[in-house]
Amino acid sequence: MTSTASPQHRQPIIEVVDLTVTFPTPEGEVTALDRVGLDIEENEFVCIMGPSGCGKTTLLNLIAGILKPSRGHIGHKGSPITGPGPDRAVVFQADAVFPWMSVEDNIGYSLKVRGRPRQETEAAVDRYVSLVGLSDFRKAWPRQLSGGMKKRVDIARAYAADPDVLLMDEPFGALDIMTKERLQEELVKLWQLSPRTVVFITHDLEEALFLGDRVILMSPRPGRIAAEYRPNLPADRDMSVKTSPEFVALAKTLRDALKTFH
Ligand SMILES: Nc1ncnc2c1ncn2[C@@H]1O[C@H](COP(=O)(O)OP(=O)(O)OP(=O)(O)O)[C@@H](O)[C@H]1O
Repeated sequence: MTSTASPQHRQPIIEVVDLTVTFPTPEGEVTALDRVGLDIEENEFVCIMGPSGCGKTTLLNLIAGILKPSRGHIGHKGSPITGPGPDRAVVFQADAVFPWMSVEDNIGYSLKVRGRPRQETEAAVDRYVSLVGLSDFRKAWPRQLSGGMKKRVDIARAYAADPDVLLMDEPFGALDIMTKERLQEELVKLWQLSPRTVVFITHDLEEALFLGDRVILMSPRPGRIAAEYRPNLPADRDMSVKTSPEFVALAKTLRDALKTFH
């Protein structure tokens, strides 16, 4: 169940080499990430966990291109990441749904601003409104939606932009447990129907193990990669897998590893 390296024969879509990030603060320099190395393969679902302040969001922001490394290299498809781009979409914990736009206009927004043909935008909206189960709500306004439905709009909008990397920073962190687990199941299905490279940050170790092909555990600041786990769950999994002996054992391993940081 546990492994340490990606297969060598595949070209990573995201390549992180010896990456260090420091921030100047009034108290002196803070090292957020320290010589991090990581390869992410195309269409891999990678979850990143670790104690608060270990640099998870910093790493995501580097992949998004909104932050630059102090030292080291970060690349996407063989080229250095020098800024944000439509090939890498971000979903945050807070809803980014525009309240003045209907569900369908929210989902098609990024294609519209990029001047994509109307037919292409409509086809993407049709596909993703249906894949996230909001077909009956496509004309609805965000104020008519629950928190979980708004999150589905967020995810559909990120997907509709057709990025090859989806960056998710605790997207389900503010949802109640029932909604959260339903969205976890839906995200696994969506990812199988519409494969993408996903980098997903979470504080919830069961969420990480349920969703990820690979779960990366980072050490406390300065963040380094402490361990990697491959849950290897069945593709058609649902919440019941969380009570299987294999899952419970792996969750214990991860919980014990996290405890060593306290
Ligand atoms: N712009 C900044 N200026 C100074 N320090 C920063 C800045 N951004 C992040 N840091 C520091 O870098 C470290 C890593 O921050 P980051 O937000 O990446 O951690 P995190 O693992 O995502 O935390 P959390 O789980 O609490 O969201 C923290 O100690 C944070 O205070």
